Formats: sequence, structure tokens, C-alpha cells
Amino acid sequence: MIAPQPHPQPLPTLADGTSVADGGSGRLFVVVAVVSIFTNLLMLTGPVFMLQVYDRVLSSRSEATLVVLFTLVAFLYVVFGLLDHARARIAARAGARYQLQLDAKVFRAALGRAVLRGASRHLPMRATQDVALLQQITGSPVFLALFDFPWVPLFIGVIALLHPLLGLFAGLAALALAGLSLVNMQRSRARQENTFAAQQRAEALGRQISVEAGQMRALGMQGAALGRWAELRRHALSEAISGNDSSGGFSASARAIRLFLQSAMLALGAWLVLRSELSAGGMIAASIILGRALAPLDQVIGGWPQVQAARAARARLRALLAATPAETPRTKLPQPKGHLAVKGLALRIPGAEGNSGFVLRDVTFGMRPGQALGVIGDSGAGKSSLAEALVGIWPPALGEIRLDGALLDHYDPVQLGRAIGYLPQRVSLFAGSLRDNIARLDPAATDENVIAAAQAAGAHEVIFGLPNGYDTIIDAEGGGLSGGQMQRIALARALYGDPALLVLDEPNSDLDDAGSRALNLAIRNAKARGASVIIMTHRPGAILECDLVLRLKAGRVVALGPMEDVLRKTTRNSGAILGPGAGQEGAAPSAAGPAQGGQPVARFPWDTDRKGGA
Ligand SMILES: Nc1ncnc2c1ncn2[C@@H]1O[C@H](COP(=O)(O)OP(=O)(O)OP(=O)(O)O)[C@@H](O)[C@H]1O
Repeated sequence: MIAPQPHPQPLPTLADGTSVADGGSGRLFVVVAVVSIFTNLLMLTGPVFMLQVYDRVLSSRSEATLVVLFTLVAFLYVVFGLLDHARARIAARAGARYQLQLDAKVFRAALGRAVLRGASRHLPMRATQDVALLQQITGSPVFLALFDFPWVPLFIGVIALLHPLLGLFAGLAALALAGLSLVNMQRSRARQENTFAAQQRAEALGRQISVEAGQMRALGMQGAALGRWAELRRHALSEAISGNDSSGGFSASARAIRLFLQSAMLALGAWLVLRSELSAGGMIAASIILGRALAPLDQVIGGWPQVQAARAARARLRALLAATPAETPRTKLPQPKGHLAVKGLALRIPGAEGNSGFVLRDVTFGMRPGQALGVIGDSGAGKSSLAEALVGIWPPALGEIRLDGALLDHYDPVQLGRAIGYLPQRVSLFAGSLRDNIARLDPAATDENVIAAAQAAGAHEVIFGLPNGYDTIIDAEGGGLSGGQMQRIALARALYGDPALLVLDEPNSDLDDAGSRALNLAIRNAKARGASVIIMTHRPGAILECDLVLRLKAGRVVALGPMEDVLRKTTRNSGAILGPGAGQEGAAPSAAGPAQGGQPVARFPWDTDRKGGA
């Protein structure tokens, strides 16, 4: 058994670097911060004007001073308006750029996780929703308030210049509101997480119910499923409402406290005026500046649920990217010819610990180009898991898989994907034309190659039977195609581009006799052109063209060798499967298909008395 090489250093991940996204948007956020310096300074226009009017204009009774001051103020307010508008526009564009930078990276990372069996199929969509959430907050007032936050001490400093006691009062007022926002943050986090989890559960169930609507109706499950969905929605709503109540309460108290503190500041100012320690202008200016100083705190408290949701989204994205190794460019290796070597392969359920969770153990076999291997075994023996490992979806926990001498992850994923033809057990097609589906969405595909693949799969005539032939549009569920038709299209897709390694998982489960014969012909032709073919199956009919057979039992190889030997050792009535002439040198299974007493042998009749038999 060969253990994987330990990596000398932790592999770089997509989250390396401090920011979830790259530069670009970061520069725009810096511009927002710089513009915020000027907008915050210009916020002092009103209070300073008031101070001048009260203390200079009224005392000097100078109309000329009033006109000059008023003209200046009008100009400064125009500048303020323009800068504030520009700031919001730049922030929104920074958010959009941030989303563009992150979208593909996050989607790729989430897709990488979603290929594993057992992983949530909704992960990629959920991750892009998280990116959208981050983008939306950048256009919101609470986001801009975060840029005003650092300027709170400036306003308090200006108040302190008017009178130190007023400065002290303003400082304490800011601390009181900051304390309130801290409590708000603590209290709302758990509630926000519960709401999000409840919404996700309801959404996932809703999506599943809509995809499986027909099946659910037929099984009489629709009512019960809708009941569950409604219950999840109700729960999500009640979580959201209690969250809203709590943050709404904080927000209302913060606003009331702020208004009260402004009045208290006015009262304190008036008291200082009575003691001749402050001018009337200073009294009013201090109260207005305090209002400006506390406004961002007030806004942040009010918009905290949004900030909290964005922070949680960012944490999820960071965790996703941190768990995803960065894709390093791979050296383009020579096109593989189909030499396959599997040594000591073990597969493990993702997340399993200790000695548990092994789905396959110690699987070893090899194949030359032009050979076909049938992988047989009971339900749950590990056939599909082995198929997923061979096509590079399920990474080995132990051991290795080499194609033409190179480990699968030595290949560039695109090159590897083109060298492999995979027909999964559960076929799904993409929304688009049959041509696009057969061509694996390759924009450079030629009609000749698409038709050649369809002909090789015996799907050409089937496609002509459809309303628009190769241009028939199907939806993501393959709408309008029968199971057998979908399987033939998927076989054509697997054969597209003449891959060196074909992995066909239960390729004839939905095929009629003609389809099965076409499949066997396709396997024979693939072997003849030098491809290696592996067929996972329950049905003897699918291994007629196989040179070798590997039988799996509970994740272990219990027999491996030439087809006749393995079938004779591990099945009852192997003669019925192999057909007349079995046991003679070079005898091949009956071309007409395996038969038992004249009847086709649908499944392998295992010889349960002879354990293993290898
Ligand atoms: N992600 C997973 N989480 C938990 N168990 C898993 C996971 N993937 C596979 N298994 C388990 O691994 C075992 C092998 O499954 P696999 O689908 O490979 O069997 P199979 O031989 O292809 O069966 P069938 O012929 O019914 O398709 C099963 O017991 C299955 O439950």
C-alpha cells in the first residue's frame, strides 16, 4: 500500500492574502476612505456657520460679513453634495468590482467541494449568494457610515475646543452609544445565524420539492413535503421577526438616546452660557456637532443586522477559500494513451475520522490500452465510488491512481477531463442543445466530431427521431428525453473527442436490447482504437466485451482476472452467463447476450457459498 507523500509545506489556498478578493476593488475602497475625510470635514460647515452668525455677524451687525459667509457656505454645501454623491457611487462600483473579482473564484472553490459525494449540491449557489450579499452592503448607508466612524473623535475634539466640559460630555455620550452597539452586536449574532440556517433549510427543501414535483405527486408525498416546507418557512420567519424585534429595539433606543443627548448637550451649553463660559453660538454649534458625531453610531446600530449578515457571509467565504487549494498551473503532459495503474487505493467518506469511513480499501489493478475491465459487485460494494476515483472526482485517501505513469492530479484538470470519457450512474444533461451536450459545451466543437461521437454511441439515429435532431433543446433535467435516450446522449458525450480512458458506470441500466448492442459495439470500437474501458455494472450483458473482470465486495477486491475465470469462481451458472462453448480456449460470451435456460441473465447470480473465490 502506498501512502500519499506528505507535503513539506501547507499548500497555498485560494484565501491566501488578507483580503477575500484581490486588489482592484481595494483601491476604490481607499478612494472612498479618502473622500470620506473631506465629507466629514465639510460636515462642520453648518455648525461653524452658525457659530460665526451668532458670535460674529450678530455682534458686529455686519451685513457684508453675512453675505460673504453665506456665499462660502453655499459653495461648501455644493462641494459636500457632490463629494457625498461621488462617494456613494464609488462605493457601489467598488462593491460591483469586488463581486466580479470574487464570483469566479468562489464558484470554482464551491464547485470543487460540491463534486464530492455527500457534499451539498446547493453549495455553489449559496456561495454566490454570499458574494452578492457582500456586494449589496457596499451600496448601503450603513457601509458609508462605517467610513464616518473613525471621524467621531474629530467631532468630539472640535466640541472640546469650544469647552472642555462639553468635550467630556460628548466623549461619554459616544461611549454610551458605542456600548449599546456592542451589546447589539453580541445579541444579534446568534439570532442572525439561526435565521440564516433556517432560511437555507427552507430554500433547499423548496428547491428539491420543485425539482422532484412529478415524483412527489405520484408517490402522494406532495402534501407532506409542502407541510414540512411550510413549517421550515414558518420557523425561518419567526427567527427573522425576533431578530428584527431585537435589533429594531436597539435602533429605536439608540435614536432616542442620541436626540436626548443632543438636548442634554444644549442644556449643558446653556448652563455654561449663563456662567459666561461659552457663547450662544458655541452652545448651538456644540449641540449640532454632537448630533453629527453620533449619527454614524446610530446608523451602524440600525444597520447592524445587515453588517452582521455580511460579516457571516465573508467568514463563510473565507472558510471555503481557505479549504480550497489554489490551482497551480500544470505542465502539459503528453496525451495519455490509457495505461492505468491503481495501487493500494483506499477511499474515505469526506470528514470521516480514525479508522472509519472507508468505502474502498487496498484496490490494486492495472490495464493496458485496448483492454476493457468489468467491475462487478453487489449494491453498495463500491463500484461507483471507484469510478469517481478513476475520473479524479474522489481523491484517494491512500494509494494512488496513475494514468500513463502520472498521478491524476499531475494533469491539468482540463487536459485530464478531455482524456477521460465518463458516463455517471445518474445521468444529468445541461440546459441547451443536444449538440452542446455531446460536445461537453466546447465552443470550438465541430459538427463532424459531435456526429462521430453520437454515431460511436449508437445515438445518431435516436437523435434523428427527435423534433429538431441535434439542435433539440433540452432543460437541465433532460426534459422530453426518455431515460434510455439520456443514457445514449451521455454515452456520446463520454465518447466525444476519443478519450483514452472510458469509465462507464451502469451504462446499460436504462437501455433496451438495441441500446445494449450499440453500447457493446461502442466498447469494442473504443478498444480497437486503443482506449482503456472500465464498466461498472450489475448486469452480465454489459461486460461481454471485457477482457478482465474485477469483483468488489464491501469495498475490497475479492476476485480479479480474465472474465471467464472470475465468473466461474464467483458466480453460479457461469456457463449460462458466458454462453455456449464456455470453458473452451478462447471462448467468448454469447454475442446474442448471456442466457440462462434460454432466458437472459439480468443480474449476476453470485455463488454465496464460495466466499471471495479469488
Ligand atoms: N459521501 C458518502 N457518504 C457516506 N457514504 C457513502 C458516500 N459515498 C459512498 N458511500 C457509501 O459507500 C458504499 C459504496 O457506494 P457505491 O455507490 O460506490 O456502491 P455501488 O457498488 O456503486 O452500488 P450500486 O451498485 O448500488 O450503485 C455505500 O455503502 C455507500 O453508502
